[in-house]
Amino acid sequence: MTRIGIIGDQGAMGAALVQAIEADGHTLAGGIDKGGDVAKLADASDVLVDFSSPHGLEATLHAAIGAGVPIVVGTTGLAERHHDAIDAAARAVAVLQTGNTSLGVTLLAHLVREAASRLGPDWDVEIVEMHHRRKVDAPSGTALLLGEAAAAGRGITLGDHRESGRDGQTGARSEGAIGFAALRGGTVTGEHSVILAGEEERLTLSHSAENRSIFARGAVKAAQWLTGQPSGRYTMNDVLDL
Ligand SMILES: NC(=O)C1=CN([C@@H]2O[C@H](COP(=O)(O)OP(=O)(O)OC[C@H]3O[C@@H](n4cnc5c(N)ncnc54)[C@H](OP(=O)(O)O)[C@@H]3O)[C@@H](O)[C@H]2O)C=CC1
Ligand SMILES: O=C(O)C1=N[C@H](C(=O)O)C[C@H](O)C1
Repeated sequence: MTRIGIIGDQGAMGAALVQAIEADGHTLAGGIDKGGDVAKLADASDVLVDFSSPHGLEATLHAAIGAGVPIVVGTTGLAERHHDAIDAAARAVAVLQTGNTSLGVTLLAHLVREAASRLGPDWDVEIVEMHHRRKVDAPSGTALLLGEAAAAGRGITLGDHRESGRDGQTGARSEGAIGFAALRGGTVTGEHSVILAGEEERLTLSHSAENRSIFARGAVKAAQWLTGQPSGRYTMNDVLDL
């Protein structure tokens, strides 16, 4: 039985995680929200799972290192400095960071990489996502993960080819761009489509999340897997062996 500590336990994902931890026969070590004592939680846990906000991430990673416990980072909206902090933490403990812990999206990323690679640069890649009205970051972590997969298939860097938030006189589409469009509204759990648009044909690869339990189950599986791993930075590919 793994003792799992939740960062962001009062949130939507926090509630789904509590259920998934119990359903999988693990122990809830405790949970904190904004202002909670993350060092105390880390000391009481075998592994931490963070679905909160990027603002507290550095302090959370610091606590994980201090307690010597691994951590799953599911929080999205991460900036470069957060990824740098994750890389630094991964030198001391096992850290798994992903924009989506579901099995379906992890497999979708493989399909996107393969499609982008085989179809080649003449096929334009556009990624469309929709989420509930409360979501605070865009593009979603999943959309960025899928964009990274397309870029890897093309042998390019997403950072150099990312095009988001088109509005007004944008000019023609940049050659080789990977485009992002984010829709927000209602209670949508998470919809992602990767459109590969070629001459007179289009291929669309999509994933629909019906509820948050898919993310929670994946996160709990990742947390359990992570407790046996040496320090390093991991992804869901490592957990699911895809
Ligand atoms: N990787 C994945 O598979 C998935 C990732 N996510 C990501 O997880 C995150 C949370 O999503 P969701 O549960 O829907 O969001 P919610 O807003 O419902 O929950 C977030 C919770 O975290 C709390 N919180 C904010 N800052 C901190 C902090 N510094 N320390 C501890 N707790 C904090 C919030 O408290 P307060 O309300 O007081 O601010 C809130 O209770 C988002 O970044 C989302 O994109 C979501 C689903 C799947
Ligand atoms: O905020 C959410 O709700 C979700 N966030 C993740 C993301 O940014 O991709 C995963 C999922 O789509 C739900």
